Amino acid sequence: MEAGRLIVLTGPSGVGKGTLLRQLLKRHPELDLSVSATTRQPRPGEVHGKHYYFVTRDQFEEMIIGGELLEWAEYAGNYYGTPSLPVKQLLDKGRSVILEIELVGARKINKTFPSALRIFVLPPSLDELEQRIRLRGKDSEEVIAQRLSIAKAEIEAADEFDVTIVNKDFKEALQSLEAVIFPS
Ligand SMILES: Nc1ncnc2c1ncn2[C@@H]1O[C@H](COP(=O)(O)OP(=O)(O)OP(=O)(O)O)[C@@H](O)[C@H]1O
Ligand SMILES: Nc1nc2c(ncn2[C@@H]2O[C@H](COP(=O)(O)O)[C@@H](O)[C@H]2O)c(=O)[nH]1
Repeated sequence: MEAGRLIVLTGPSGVGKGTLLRQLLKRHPELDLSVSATTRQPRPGEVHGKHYYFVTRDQFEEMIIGGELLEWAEYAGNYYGTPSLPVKQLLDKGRSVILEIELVGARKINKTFPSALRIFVLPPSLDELEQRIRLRGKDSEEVIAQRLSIAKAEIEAADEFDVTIVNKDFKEALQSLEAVIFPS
């Protein structure tokens, strides 16, 4: 059986990656989304094992030492990483797997999985990005400032990726994402 495809979706926090992916997965149940591990505190409504595996710093560091992560990064004061085993098992079964990850982790995947399809989602502007993070209403002022500062550097790296999609009009961005993953 042919191995499945690994797809990396990156872009600054608040650009709409998660919202785009939720819609994409509804339309394409043949795609799987990797569930990451993080040391961040759960937001209201987030479920362990569905949105993330919420772990302590000690547990995360054990995962690093044990070689259990395909990639990991420290982002805005917390660890985030992709557990290897489920991704490898799905790819071996011929499934396509999407990683929704930040820039440092995405760069690691560029090196370890050069055949991965790498997509960068851009905001229409930094002002719009800030508005989206604020309207989402999940982050403190301190966290918003941190995320916006990281976003500026991330956006500069967009050219490193195979495809860039500007998420201005949501429907259009979703169509572009679909067209990139399922070219006709
Ligand atoms: N095209 C769009 N126009 C306006 N608002 C949007 C658009 N796309 C997404 N949003 C809104 O922007 C907010 C942030 O989106 P989302 O949480 O999906 O971002 P994200 O990139 O996954 O962030 P993070 O990386 O922090 O998880 C949400 O409230 C979402 O509804
Ligand atoms: N390198 C990785 N980055 C990840 C992973 N899972 C999520 N993320 C990214 O972290 C930021 C912040 O996420 P949030 O849920 O706290 O808003 C965002 O850019 C995610 O895409 C991962 O496994 N590895």
